[in-house]
Amino acid sequence: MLKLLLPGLQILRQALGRQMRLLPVVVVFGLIGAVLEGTGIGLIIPMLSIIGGQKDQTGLGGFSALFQQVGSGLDDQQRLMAIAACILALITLKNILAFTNTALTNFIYGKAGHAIRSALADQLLKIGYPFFLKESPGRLLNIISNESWRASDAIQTVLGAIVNASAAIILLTFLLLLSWQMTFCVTIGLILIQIAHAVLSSTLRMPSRDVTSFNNELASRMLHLVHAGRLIRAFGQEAREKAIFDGASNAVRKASFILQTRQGALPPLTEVMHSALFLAVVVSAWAWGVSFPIIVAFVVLLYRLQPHVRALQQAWSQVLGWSGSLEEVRWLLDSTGKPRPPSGNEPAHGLHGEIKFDGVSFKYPGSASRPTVLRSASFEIRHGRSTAIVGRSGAGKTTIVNLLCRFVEPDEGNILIDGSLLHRMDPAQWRNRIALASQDLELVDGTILENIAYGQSASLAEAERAARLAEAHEFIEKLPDGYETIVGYRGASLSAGQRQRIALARALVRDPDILILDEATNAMDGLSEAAIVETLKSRAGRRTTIVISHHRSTISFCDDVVILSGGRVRNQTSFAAVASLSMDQLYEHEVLEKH
Ligand SMILES: Nc1ncnc2c1ncn2[C@@H]1O[C@H](COP(=O)(O)OP(=O)(O)OP(=O)(O)O)[C@@H](O)[C@H]1O
Repeated sequence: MLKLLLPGLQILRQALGRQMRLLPVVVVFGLIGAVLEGTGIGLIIPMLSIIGGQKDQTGLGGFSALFQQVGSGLDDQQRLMAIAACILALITLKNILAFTNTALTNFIYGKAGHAIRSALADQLLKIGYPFFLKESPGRLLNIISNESWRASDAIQTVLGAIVNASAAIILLTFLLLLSWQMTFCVTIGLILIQIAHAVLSSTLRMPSRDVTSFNNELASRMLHLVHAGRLIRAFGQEAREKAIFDGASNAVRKASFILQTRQGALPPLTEVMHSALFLAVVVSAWAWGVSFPIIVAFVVLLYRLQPHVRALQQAWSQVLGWSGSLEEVRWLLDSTGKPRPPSGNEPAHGLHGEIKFDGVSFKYPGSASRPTVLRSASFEIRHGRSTAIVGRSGAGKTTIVNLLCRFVEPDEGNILIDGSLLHRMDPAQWRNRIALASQDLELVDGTILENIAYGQSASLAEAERAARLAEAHEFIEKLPDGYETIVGYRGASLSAGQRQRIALARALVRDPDILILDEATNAMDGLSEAAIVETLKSRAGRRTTIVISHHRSTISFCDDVVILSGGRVRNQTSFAAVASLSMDQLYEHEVLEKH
């Protein structure tokens, strides 16, 4: 039984933490409720004896005789009334306990659901960035939005199963006390039914996994429809996309139908088996000459036991039906084999001398045949200067930024900050020294002010100052709500150039030691860009700037240039030495120089 509920219990333990101490309360309430129920049913024995005029108590021994003595000093009418009142009181008390248990399990269920979602969010925030480079966003979305709810439902089912198991144990004990022979037969029958149920339930695992995997695919298609709305319309792909989406949705429907049909077949089958057992016990009891009140009490107890046993079996098949969901949630929560976040506890004091890439090689995680993106790259970025990193598309420029921000770590070689190893530094402290404005860093769905002050406690005045430096203040002021304008999902209500200016203001408001601009101004008009270049020049000597761009004008203010080609650093020189060259000449220049 425990093995059956194991997936749910494991997640329950993980999700609940300190709330686990409430579980014994649920069990105790369940047990007391069942004792009350069993006692109430036991009181039927003297009740029926009075109604049937059986003053003679022969044949009733042990436990049954105990019930027969209830109110024995009273006359029949008073006794009948007293027993009826007792039964009603017991039923009332039992139902109060049942309600309390329902409230308690709902509370635990809510806490568990919240704890699972919170643990998933925590894991997504803590996990090493390379994880996001290889995992499908659709799968992750499906786990958070779909499977986590099923995992919470499984937990509720497990809680219900605990209550039902407690009740079943107590009711079986009452049965045992009434007649061990009949209880023996019932237990054998229940075990046989359970075996049949377990065999049938085991066929649920595969369809459950199918449902989960088709749900992952469907979530990916949903994400695609949301993100690629413009692309789909621009290329007239509505019909094709609709067909693909419908295919994914239909696959979920089919897999769910198979799972639900198999699950749905189990309760009727077990009901038939339970009824057969029930009737067999009644007929056998009559054949063994068991007294009428005991048969009635036994049958009522058995009748009350059935829903608990059936609920337990249903819990079994439900948890198995959710096994795919539980596996997905467990997979995401389990840190084994997943990229670890960057570590290190040496303080990051900022940059005073130079950043040195020393023989750095790097491949993105994925298949073994993935290409090497950086090969023994060695170069320096000096404090207080502006360094351009240039190279053809795919040369590895953004990868250098990823390494510098410790989103990924070198496979070989070292990055040194003023001679200290970057990978030993506290990553949070180090990132605090950096501000990144990149074409890939989206805006958050909030106001312009919230976007500029993101991660900072910047005042409106500070945000305005940064916006002026980023050439954004003028257009923001013209918006009806100014700095309070909502930018929409990923800044959808702004132009690409406006988004870039806000992203630049967000980086500048931190007044970072190291400012990294990765294609951060490529959507801006020439005048805005020229003004921003002037802003960046004013940081010279005080702060370090790294600029990645394919535009000659953007890197025109730089002091140094690092030229990349095919993942190798082919040249590092002062910008003055190559100032007369166009970008294409710059790329070719280094290749020619090498030959
Ligand atoms: N997440 C990733 N997984 C696998 N390979 C990647 C990933 N990101 C980049 N690459 C590969 O790494 C190489 C370098 O990419 P990178 O983004 O650093 O180039 P880049 O010089 O910045 O190019 P661009 O000028 O086009 O932005 C490319 O060949 C690219 O295909």
